[in-house]
Formats: sequence, structure tokens, C-alpha cells
Amino acid sequence: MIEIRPHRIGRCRIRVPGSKSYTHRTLIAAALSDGPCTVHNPLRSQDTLLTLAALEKMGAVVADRRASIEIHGLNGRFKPCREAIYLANSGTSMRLLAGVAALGEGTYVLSGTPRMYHRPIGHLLEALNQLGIGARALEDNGCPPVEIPGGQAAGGAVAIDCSVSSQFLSSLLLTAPCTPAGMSITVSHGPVSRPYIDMTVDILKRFGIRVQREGYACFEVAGGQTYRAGSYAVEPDASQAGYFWGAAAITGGSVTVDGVSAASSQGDVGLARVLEQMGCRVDHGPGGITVTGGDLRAVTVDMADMPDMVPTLAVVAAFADGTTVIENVSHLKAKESDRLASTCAELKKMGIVAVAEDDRLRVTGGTARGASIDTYDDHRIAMSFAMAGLVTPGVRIAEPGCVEKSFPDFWQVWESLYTD
Ligand SMILES: O=C(O)C1=C[C@@H](OP(=O)(O)O)[C@@H](O)[C@H](O)C1
Ligand SMILES: C=C(OP(=O)(O)O)C(=O)O
Repeated sequence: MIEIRPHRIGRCRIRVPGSKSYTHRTLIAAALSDGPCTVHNPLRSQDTLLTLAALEKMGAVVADRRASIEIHGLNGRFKPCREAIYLANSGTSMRLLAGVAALGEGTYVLSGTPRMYHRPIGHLLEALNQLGIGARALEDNGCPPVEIPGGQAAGGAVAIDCSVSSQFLSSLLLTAPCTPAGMSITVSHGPVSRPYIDMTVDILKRFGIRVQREGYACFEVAGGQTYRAGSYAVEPDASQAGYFWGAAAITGGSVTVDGVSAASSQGDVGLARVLEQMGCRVDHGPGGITVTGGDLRAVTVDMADMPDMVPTLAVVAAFADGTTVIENVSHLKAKESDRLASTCAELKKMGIVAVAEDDRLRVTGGTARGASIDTYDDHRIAMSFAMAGLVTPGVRIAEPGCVEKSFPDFWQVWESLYTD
């Protein structure tokens, strides 16, 4: 348990680590490539290191240097792996690797934590089955653990339901180029979280893969393509920037996050836009994006494309005038925690009126009081409620170590807000 000390922020400049989503994708693409790759500025956190360890178990040769990670790709031919590959509660690792494992020569079991065993993957397994890959949920319940047989990924036409997660489509897209026939993918529902699809397509293109698309509805990826080995850099994580911009918004201070740009494919950079609508000033400079807090007013906003920023926005909304309505976020129920329920429960403990409906969250700004915040083993709940502690005495965060999942140095970087 740690207590957050209230503090008025002046002017701060913050550096956040490499993007979690881009790190997962770059490591996987490197392992699929035709030779030696260097990944610069990777995020080294619990989840991304699990992806790296999984790729190593599947035969990629890995060397973790200080400044970069080197991976020698297997040109899409993973080696058999006898023991189950443990992926804790990393949804991105589980979903993306479930597809690419089908390219390997073994039969792979992907396992995780009890929470992971409640996070859906059935729609991806159905899509793999349409492609003739006998993937299955070991408990027959549409959730991990899963078994993925290699050697059956010929490619072909496939329809995929992405109403629960975009990661299913990202998984097929990463797998498709290494199949003999390629894939013709139709999205039957959704996708939610669309910018993550753009990040996947961006990585494919950077590795020299050709992809044709009609918006988010149809994707054509020719087979027999090669991921081009080379040197790749990971940009700073826009989702992690959000907690520091939120800190500025709530305190009236000014925070610049280095190296984050509105031109990024990371959808979460859009939180700065939402904060602007709420009354903050946002400056886009060559070095990064600066948010300066002001009088905050409530907004109604569709957050389907920014699911990870919903707890962040909900906590900021607790300090805004009026009722903020966060719409189209039913997919938050299947994250590290049921984030609609957990965000609401913890805001209520602070005396804030918050209501979770089926696909939306309403938060009415008010006078918050200190509370012990349960974090549900969910890094984003811990980091979001830290913001509330800057203006509310007595906010304590339980199990603060859960930030290891995506941002091991979070609390040290957070401390730097106090040194301005
Ligand atoms: O592909 C990715 O890197 C991610 C996609 C999103 O999940 P969903 O598509 O399941 O919403 C996001 O919440 C997650 O943190 C990372
Ligand atoms: C949902 C998240 O990650 P994952 O799906 O990879 O567990 C997250 O980082 O907020």
C-alpha cells in the first residue's frame, strides 16, 4: 500500500517507456523475420518480457542488450516447445501468439493466470478453425488455456468477430503473410479498439509486408511474404503519457510528455484531445505534447477506440464540473479486471457518483475524499487513481506493484512530478 501525497504541479517534463503494443508487435514480427533484428527502445515490462520469453521458447534466438533487444528471426517456422507457454494476464501476448503459433512445427499450449482464463478468445479460435487450424480452448469455454497445433496454417478466406477484442484481427494479420495462400479477412462485427489494428498494419508495412484493406472491414494479405529483418525503434507509450497529462488536468499544472505525437497510430494519444474538450490547454511541440490544466467541464465521449484510457478519463471526470458520459466501452469488462465495475467501485469509495451501465460509464464530478483503493491486479486502476491522490488527501493505492505489467518504473517517474 502506498499513499499519494497531494501536490500542486508546476511545469514538468516526463519521459515514458516504449509503447507496450508496439513492443509486442515488433518482437513478434522480428521473430517471424528472415534474419537478425535489433529492437531499439523496447518496453521491458512483465507482459512484453513474457512475449519475448515465449518467442525464445518457440526457437527464436534472443539477446537482451542494455539499449536494445536482438532477435534472430525464424522466417515463420517456430520450433516445437514441450512445456506450456505461460503468458500470465497479458491479453496481447495470448491473442497475438495464438495465431502465429499455428505457423510453428509443434503443438503449443498457451497458459496464464486465473483472470486470463476468464478473458475471451473464442472468436479467434473459431476463425483459426475456419482456416483448418484445429485450435481449441482446453476447457471448451472460449477462454484460455488454449492449444494451437502447428503445421496447419495454409491460409484462405476467413470471417472474424471483433466485437470483444481487436487483438483477434491483429493475430490473423500477423500470421497471414507467412501462410502459403495468405488471408482474405472479413470483419463480421466491430472491430472495437480500431487504432490497434492500425498499429498492426503499420508494423507489417515497416517489415515490408503488403496489406490491402477497406477501412476496418476487409483485409487482403498475400501469402508467402517475408518479414524483412532489420533495425526497428519503438516509440514512447501514449497510454502511459495519459496519467501524466491527467495529473496536469486535475492539478492545473503543466506536463510535457517527451516524444509523443498526435501523428502516432497509438489511439490513446487522443486522450489529449478529450482533455482539451474538457477545458485543458494542449500544445503540440516538436518535443512532445504538453497538457496544461484549467477549469474542467464534463464531456460525452465515445471511447470505443481508447479502451485503456477509460479509467484515466473517469478519474479526471471526478474533478470536472458536471456528468461525463463515456460511451461504447462494453469491451472493458474483459480486461485485467472488469474495468467498468472496478473503476466505478473505487470512485464510489471516494464519494464520487459513478454508474456503470452495460456499455457506458457515467461519472459526476464532486468533492472527493481519501480512500484505500483496491487495484484488482490491474495496473491501469493503480495508475489512474494515483492522479486522484494529487488533489485528495488520504488516497492509498493497494498492491502498487501491479504496474509491473506495463510500466515497472511508474512510481519513480511519478515521483518526478514532485520535484518541479
Ligand atoms: O493489441 C493491443 O496491443 C491492445 C489492444 C487493446 O485490446 P482490445 O482490442 O482487446 O480492446 C488494448 O486494450 C490492449 O491494452 C492492447
Ligand atoms: C488491456 C490491457 O492489456 P492486455 O490486453 O494485453 O492484457 C492493458 O494494458 O490495459
